[in-house]
Amino acid sequence: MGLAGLSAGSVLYELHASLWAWIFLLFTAFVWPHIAYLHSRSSQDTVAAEKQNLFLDSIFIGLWLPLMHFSPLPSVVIPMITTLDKSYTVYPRLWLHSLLALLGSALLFGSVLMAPPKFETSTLVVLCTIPLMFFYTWFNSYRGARLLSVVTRQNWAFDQQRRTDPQSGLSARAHWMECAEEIFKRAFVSGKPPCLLLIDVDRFKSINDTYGHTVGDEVICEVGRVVHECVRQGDIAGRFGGDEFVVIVEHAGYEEAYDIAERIRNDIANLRLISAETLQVTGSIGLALVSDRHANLRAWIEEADAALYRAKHTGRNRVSLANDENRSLT
Ligand SMILES: Nc1nc2c(ncn2[C@@H]2O[C@H](COP(=O)(O)OP(=O)(O)OP(=O)(O)O)[C@@H](O)[C@H]2O)c(=O)[nH]1
Repeated sequence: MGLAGLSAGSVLYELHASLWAWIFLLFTAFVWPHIAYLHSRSSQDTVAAEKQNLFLDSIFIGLWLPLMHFSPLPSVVIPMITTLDKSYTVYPRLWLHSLLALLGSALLFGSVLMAPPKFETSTLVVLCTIPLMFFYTWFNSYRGARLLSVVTRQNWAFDQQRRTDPQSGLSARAHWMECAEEIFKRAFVSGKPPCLLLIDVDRFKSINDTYGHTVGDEVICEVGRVVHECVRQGDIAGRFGGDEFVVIVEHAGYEEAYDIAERIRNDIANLRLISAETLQVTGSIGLALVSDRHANLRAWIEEADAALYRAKHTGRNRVSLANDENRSLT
């Protein structure tokens, strides 16, 4: 339709609209991103600055709607994309504030421009909007999949951290307890009942006092390594806290568990530290086979602890068995 066919208001609008359209096109595409970037860079509080940028972004996008005569398809698609984008940020309810700002700026600017709404979408506009919808949907799926894989990896890393004692590399106490509870529950199901080894470094306090805490830490690492090397695959070895370590030997029987305990004791006694050549490390071990005397895991650990106590009080650097007169190995 030529200018002659339009009312004075429409002519004014068309002239304004095309002028504003060019101004906004250039501004939003080439100027605004740089302003937003500089704003964030120069701001002390970048998180707040980014929030302001995103909010302003919605206002600018709202200005586009009257310039498009509120054409239904882009007037729905563009605010929807803009709002969804804001909901993926760390700012709570920014999507809502942005949506309100976008609609407010669209209505305000529309009334200033006297933009007459046209509730129709031309084929050209539909064709131009389709790539936007396609790529946005594709990009969001891609972004979601990437985010999921990052979160999965991070969760796995956090879980590993929670499970592992950083100093010794063995299971951390809480994780070891979880595993031990499971083993205790099925202790009487399998043929050979599991054995518990409680290992404590002898006179560790005096190692710390004489050689310093760094050497003490090194001893913890080395004892952790020894325990790890001596147990079989599937045995549950953990650090109980301080200089105390704990192992559950499953499906082995008393004799084999005792051999493992002796190997650990022997290898600890043979430890040599480059940083403290004169240091002689030894460890005492209490060993308890699970039995129906134990009402729970705690009772089982207490029996191993009592055996450890005896090992300490009968000269240290030895394996002591829990009280059980039926055992042949005492
Ligand atoms: N360097 C170091 N010291 C620790 C760590 N955790 C606990 N300790 C210290 O280890 C010492 C533990 O001493 P105890 O087990 O009570 O006693 P002990 O000297 O080993 O004597 P016995 O067990 O009777 O042979 C305490 O002084 C703790 O401060 C650690 O991660 N690093």
